[in-house]
Amino acid sequence: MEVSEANDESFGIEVIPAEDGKPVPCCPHGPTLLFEKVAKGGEKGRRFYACSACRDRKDCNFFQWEEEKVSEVRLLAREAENQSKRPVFTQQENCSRFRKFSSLPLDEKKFCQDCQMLLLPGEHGAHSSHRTTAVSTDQLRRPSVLLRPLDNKKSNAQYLFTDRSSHFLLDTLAGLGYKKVLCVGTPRLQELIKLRNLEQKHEPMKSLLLDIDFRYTQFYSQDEFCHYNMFNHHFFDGEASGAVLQAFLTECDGQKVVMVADPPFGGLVKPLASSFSLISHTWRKLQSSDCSNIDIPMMWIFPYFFEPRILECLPSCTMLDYQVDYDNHPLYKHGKTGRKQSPVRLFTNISPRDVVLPKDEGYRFCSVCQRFVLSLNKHCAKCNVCPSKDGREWKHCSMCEKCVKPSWRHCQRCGRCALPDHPCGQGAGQEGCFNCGSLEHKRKACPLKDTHRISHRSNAKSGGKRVSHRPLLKPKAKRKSGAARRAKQLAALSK
Ligand SMILES: C[S@@+](CC[C@H](N)C(=O)[O-])C[C@H]1O[C@@H](n2cnc3c(N)ncnc32)[C@H](O)[C@@H]1O
Ligand SMILES: [Zn+2]
Ligand SMILES: [Zn+2]
Ligand SMILES: [Zn+2]
Ligand SMILES: [Zn+2]
Ligand SMILES: [Zn+2]
Ligand SMILES: [Zn+2]
Repeated sequence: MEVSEANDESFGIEVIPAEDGKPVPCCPHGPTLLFEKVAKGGEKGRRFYACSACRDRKDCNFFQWEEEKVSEVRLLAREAENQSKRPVFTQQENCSRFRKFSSLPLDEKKFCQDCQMLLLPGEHGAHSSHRTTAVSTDQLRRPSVLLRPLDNKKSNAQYLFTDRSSHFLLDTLAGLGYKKVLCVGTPRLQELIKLRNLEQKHEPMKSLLLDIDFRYTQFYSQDEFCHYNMFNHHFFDGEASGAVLQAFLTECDGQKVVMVADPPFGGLVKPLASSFSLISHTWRKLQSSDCSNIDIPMMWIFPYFFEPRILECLPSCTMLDYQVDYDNHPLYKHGKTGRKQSPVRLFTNISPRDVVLPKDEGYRFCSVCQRFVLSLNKHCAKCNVCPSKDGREWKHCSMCEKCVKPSWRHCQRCGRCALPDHPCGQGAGQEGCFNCGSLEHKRKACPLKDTHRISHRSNAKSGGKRVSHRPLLKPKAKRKSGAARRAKQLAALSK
């Protein structure tokens, strides 16, 4: 299926599952992942360790061949480097800073925009040449508005939910009776939960945020935030955070837990699925009744073209038609300036018929599929599904015996449906290339494929040659802006 190629693993770099008990080198982001380059024809390449979280070597340049022997001196230097990247304040220190900050008079409450930190009175002088702003009580409750969203397109672009989407998520989860929400990479959801509790109009809900963005430690207590890497299930504060997660996942007094994750879109699906499975495993062990086959209820928010890969890793999930949108994403938001239809969806193991999608936004219930779908997603009697993935009305092709995008036509010569201007007879190009956006070829055949990867200058063994490391959403040079390129990709997808 073409859409399954819309993931990093198919670029030709695969993540190799860790061997039990084999030590794994660590970068500042915790244990690294083992990658293997797969050449054309399935030939296996050399394996190497690289950072799980960063896709740009500017952010983390860790590189080590699998079989490489690392000297004691280098190991010590690496350890020192990892230590030096730790946050300045511990979480405990941050909690006490927050308490002090909260009790300050309004005119002394300042936030440094340059350093992205709350300042205590004794620190104002040191930041006097920086841009600082006053912080109201309301702003203190909305850190996702106060903090500048991380905008590193390659590793960690922080796309924040619109009110529409965050309220929908919270209303849905509350309606389903969940009392505790494990927010994995969803700071705005955690914020909304806390704000709503203050209103005292609803039954209170608990939330725990797991996120790699440690700026949030400034605003939350130890049992509300853990500094966490979702690509390797690494807690930066070790066992203490592990204990916080365990306590949160324990369902006392019938307080049902649900997990909501919104990982960076360029993320590797397999490592994410494996972290979520580990969270599920922890939850399952804490259940009093026998849940040996059951996973923690979850919602994984990700673009629809990852559906095959996600379902391969988590077969109990279903993709829902709900379109998640973001305040600060140029393409993935509602309204005039953005792309009208966001490609981001909910993948969930909660029964789809229980997740009621809003009628006033154009969703309806399909009684055959037993799930809510977009009105344009008409049930096809021949395929016996509501087939549309992108929100448009798909049409059935009797020759292909499946439903296809509305813009595709059946091509006799190719023996399948394709865009009218597809490169006929070449057996490629129907959805364009995910690497460069061209409609002329598929990503596997992309001439720019290798230049679009991060290259790492490895040491000794590579003889100074640049080594291709991880696929990038963006190539290194001569590129359009991320947004322009994504627009092109999406345009290719939606044809
Ligand atoms: C696409 S944004 C989702 C934000 C969400 N829509 C919200 O409004 O709350 C991705 C989130 O995951 C976090 N993140 C990125 N990389 C991460 C990693 N390796 N481990 C844990 N969290 C990560 C980011 O800090 C960010 O909060
Ligand atoms: Zn790293
Ligand atoms: Zn400053
Ligand atoms: Zn249907
Ligand atoms: Zn059909
Ligand atoms: Zn056809
Ligand atoms: Zn053709």
